[in-house]
Amino acid sequence: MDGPTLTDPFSTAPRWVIASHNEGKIKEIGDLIAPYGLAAEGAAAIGLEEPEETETSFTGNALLKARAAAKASGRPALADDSGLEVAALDGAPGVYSARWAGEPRDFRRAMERVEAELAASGSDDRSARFVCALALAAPDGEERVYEGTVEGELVWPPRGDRGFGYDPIFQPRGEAITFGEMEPAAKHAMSHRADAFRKLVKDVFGA
Ligand SMILES: O=P(O)(O)OP(=O)(O)OP(=O)(O)OC[C@H]1O[C@@H](n2cnc3c(O)ncnc32)[C@H](O)[C@@H]1O
Ligand SMILES: [Mg+2]
Repeated sequence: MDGPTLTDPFSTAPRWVIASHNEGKIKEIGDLIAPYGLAAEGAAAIGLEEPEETETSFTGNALLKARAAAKASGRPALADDSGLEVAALDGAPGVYSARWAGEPRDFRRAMERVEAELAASGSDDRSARFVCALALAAPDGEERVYEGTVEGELVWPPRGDRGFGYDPIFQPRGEAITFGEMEPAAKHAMSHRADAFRKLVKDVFGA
């Protein structure tokens, strides 16, 4: 393709701003980008505000967060908007996954709400998936977005204290343990975030 490409601004920048205020995500993204010689700083670490997530899609919110951080920092920014989609709840909590945990965030409460709504639905379909949209934005306005998913089933009660958010109730399809019980490396081999990241890497680094 002719015209400006994203390859240079993103693949040559030594530091990306990770446009997230979620420590669990920042750690996972740090693990994923380390092999590419990139360092990352979380948005809170450089004093950026958390923008209001006004879009109704993961890609829309990821772009909104990446743009805001690139503009405020003058550096390439990577944002992640992600969440849990429960089939029997028509995809809820979806983009509201963080908001179901209330303020301050309490994911025990969010997981209990998922289980309660599932029981109220009367459905015995426990399938769910995690979705992750990763957006890259450069200060000059260039941007790209990639989406990844992982399919699985919901378990109850929650199991494991690794990971973050809804990990203790999510068991990836074909596995016997939840993301909450998994080693970080095992989660990185199959997660929605890793799936989106593989697409980003192929595009930005050609790898
Ligand atoms: O917006 P930022 O600042 O990045 O942080 P956030 O926690 O608000 O993130 P989101 O708006 O993308 O909300 C997504 C929520 O979905 C949940 N989630 C996303 N990825 C997850 C994962 O890998 N494991 C468990 N829960 C996850 C998690 O609870 C997040 O808070
Ligand atoms: Mg958020």
